[in-house]
Amino acid sequence: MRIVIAADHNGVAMKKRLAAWLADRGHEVDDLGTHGGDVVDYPALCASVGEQVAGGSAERGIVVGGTGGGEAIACNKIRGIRAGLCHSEFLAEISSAHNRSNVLVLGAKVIDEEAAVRIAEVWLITPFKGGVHQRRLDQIEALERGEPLG
Ligand SMILES: O=C(CO)[C@H](O)[C@H](O)COP(=O)(O)O
Repeated sequence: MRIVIAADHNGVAMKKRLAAWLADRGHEVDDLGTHGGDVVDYPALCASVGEQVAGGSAERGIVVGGTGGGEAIACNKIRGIRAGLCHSEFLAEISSAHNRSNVLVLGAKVIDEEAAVRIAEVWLITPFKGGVHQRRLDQIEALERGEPLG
């Protein structure tokens, strides 16, 4: 799977760990940065990840911030992106099974690197359940298009 990954200054080490783990698992990883310790603003990184995923050049995206809250908000501004902020394996499972999230957001100030790897694994292997959840995703897409819900 082609996976695009990014982090702000808070998530550089966690991003590096995740990128290495993903590559070991045979994924093609595109690391959009940031790479150093300089303070950066995360919205542009989130937009780059979101645009690649929404545009189809990457299948999934992962973004690491301090808490990840702002990153999730920013990613979800990109049409077609369903970003889930997941700080447990349970949240990752539901994010894939119910929300079909295509971007995983993590907070390096909230969880450690080993937890991040376990969460990413659950997120990647859990299939979307469809059914009632697809109906709800269709409703979210209608909201994205500015259509009123019945
Ligand atoms: O997680 C985040 C947003 O939700 C950011 O990483 C965080 O806000 C950056 O803050 P600072 O510049 O103080 O490190």
